[in-house]
Amino acid sequence: PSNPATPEQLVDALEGMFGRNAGLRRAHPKGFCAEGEWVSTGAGAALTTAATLAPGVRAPVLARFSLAGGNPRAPDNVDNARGLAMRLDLPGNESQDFVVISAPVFGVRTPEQFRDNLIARRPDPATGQPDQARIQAFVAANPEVTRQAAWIRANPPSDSYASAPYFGVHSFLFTNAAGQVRPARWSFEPAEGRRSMTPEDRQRLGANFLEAELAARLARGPAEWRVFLTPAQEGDVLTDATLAWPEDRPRVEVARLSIRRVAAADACTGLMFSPVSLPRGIDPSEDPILQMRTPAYAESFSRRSGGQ
Ligand code: HEM
Repeated sequence: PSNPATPEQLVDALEGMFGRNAGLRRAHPKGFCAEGEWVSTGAGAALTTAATLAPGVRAPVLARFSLAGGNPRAPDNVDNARGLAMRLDLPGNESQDFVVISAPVFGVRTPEQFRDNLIARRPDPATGQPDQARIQAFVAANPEVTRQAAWIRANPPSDSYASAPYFGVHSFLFTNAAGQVRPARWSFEPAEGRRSMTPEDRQRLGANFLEAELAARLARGPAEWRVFLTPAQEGDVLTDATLAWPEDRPRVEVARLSIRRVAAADACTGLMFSPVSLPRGIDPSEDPILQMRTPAYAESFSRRSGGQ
């Protein structure tokens, strides 16, 4: 790109849109932590030697549920992606982070689009209103940025963090014992089924129900997800997180995720989840968004831990 984005610019663009919310994550600030367990099925061992998918592996999980965007008071009942970040403590002193969302695609294809999209949508300081002509010009020049919103309109957000699917969005590279490398994508399907909010649910549930709902839900029993890997096939694009692969791709059920209880309010404050914190046997793809995420998260983490 002619004007390559830096991690600082991406975090500045978030602050320009949502304000500088001292001490909070510059994206997904509204959220809370929970604990649970990951149990591997063993079926993923053909794809990778990673400890995450070895037969019989059980790993403690620290998770954080959140709302996308940068508004700490974002309403739970409007069209938006939900987020799930997790750290798995694996055998052999390894760990794996997942940082996933409830849509199968991301909102932008490149770090430059991430920056320029936020700048285009920033409200005019004089009027407090966004410049619709500027937004339309940006969208016309960057048609990929409409895909995530279109998917969410067709698949409204869930009525619980436990009834949402979550998606890795990027391809990762999986290496097996024979040394074969295959790209694949992660997905998490709620064991109780996907449930979107109806218009009546949005009214009844209001703007702040998700955290209390999950706590009440967990008091009745664990919230569980079936975890899948979908290997890429010939012709699948590996570097564009705004493009989903065809729905009929065969997938392998590799684990079960069980969330058991809400954690202490400050359990994740001093933590930064990173989508490229991976065990041996899994590597990041060349997806330019995946490559840029951890530097941007580190910039946000350093600002929020430094009192900004
Ligand atoms: C270049 C693209 C992206 C940028 C610049 C970006 C930026 C950020 C930042 C600054 C944070 C706060 C980090 C912290 O302070 O710890 C964050 C958190 C998060 N992001 Fe992204 N992000 C990007 C792409 C994505 C994608 C593709 C996904 C999902 C597929 C995603 C899901 C999340 C989630 C779930 C969190 C919350 C993490 C937590 O609970 O600690 N982001 N992002």
